[in-house]
Amino acid sequence: MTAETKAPGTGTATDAVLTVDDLGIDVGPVPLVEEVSFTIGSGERVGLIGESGSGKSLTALALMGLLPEGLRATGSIRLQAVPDNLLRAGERQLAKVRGKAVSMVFQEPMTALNPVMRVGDQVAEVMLLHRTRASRAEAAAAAVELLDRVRLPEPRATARAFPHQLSGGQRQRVMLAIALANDPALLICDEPTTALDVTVQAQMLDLILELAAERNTALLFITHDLAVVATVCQRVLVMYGGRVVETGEVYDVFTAPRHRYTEGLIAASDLTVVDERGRLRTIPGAVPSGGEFPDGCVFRTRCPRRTAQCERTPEWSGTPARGYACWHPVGEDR
Ligand SMILES: Nc1ncnc2c1ncn2[C@@H]1O[C@H](COP(=O)(O)OP(=O)(O)OP(=O)(O)O)[C@@H](O)[C@H]1O
Repeated sequence: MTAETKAPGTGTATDAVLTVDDLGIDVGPVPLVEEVSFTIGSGERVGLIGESGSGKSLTALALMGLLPEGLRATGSIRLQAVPDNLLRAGERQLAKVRGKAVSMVFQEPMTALNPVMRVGDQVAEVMLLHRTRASRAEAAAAAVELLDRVRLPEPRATARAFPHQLSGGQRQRVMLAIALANDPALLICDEPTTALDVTVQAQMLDLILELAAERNTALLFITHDLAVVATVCQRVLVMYGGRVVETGEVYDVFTAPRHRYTEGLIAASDLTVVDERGRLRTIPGAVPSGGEFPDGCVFRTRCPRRTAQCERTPEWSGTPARGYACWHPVGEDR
């Protein structure tokens, strides 16, 4: 099997920041991930969904060269900046890639942060490690700037804090600052908002979207939450039993899933999607009350664009737990 060479809405393989070709991961004779192939274009936002145990995290860890001991990976993983197959790279080469060409934000920042190091130093350290800042003083100043950029309050004081002195949402912002410290071409987010409460979750998603767009960072976004995929991603990969069973633009996959597993996933979610004519296609629960859908609009539980139109349709808020609803002409925000 070969990797996709061109996906809708993305560039060609030549501007792909990531090309995964026939990735397999096994433990002894047991395959855990099989025949996974995909590309991610520069600045593209791709969702990775699927039930627990379907192989999402292992795929992400393989991209970082962080597979647990005892697991074997086959196939190839290539990053734009590093033409060699990452699966064959040694630890020294991987250390140069991690945090520089590709970074990752995990679900639980407490386990990823060093508990006995001030958070400002942790941000500065990754800059010094990859020599994107020449001196310790320069890196420290850049770290405070970045903490400000991820909207941490009083960034100078926060830089001197230890992880346990921050809230869960604040720690996740620190993780994001560390992940973006060296402007990676690809940011992998593995359930980055699952442990956060709903309001903080929404702010974090906004921040990831904003900072990724600013830097043209490509995103691989792993989540159980289809509404999050609809908010964040342009394209989605659906994993089931260690394989990618479906891939396509988010709108196409959510409105017309081709694989039975995807169909079930959507039916079981409270995702709300409206087809080109404004008819509801997949809405178990979460039906907006009142108001007509204009032709060619997408109804979303959260809106990535926040145009004037979204603000004017608060009465369509069908899922208060997930924020507000809004609409856009189809295709406008893909
Ligand atoms: N270190 C390991 N050794 C053996 N099997 C493992 C190991 N890590 C994961 N697995 C198995 O590999 C499969 C895929 O796991 P993975 O963590 O990638 O799933 P996932 O889709 O990310 O699930 P979740 O959404 O719960 O995080 C599972 O069956 C899991 O039990």
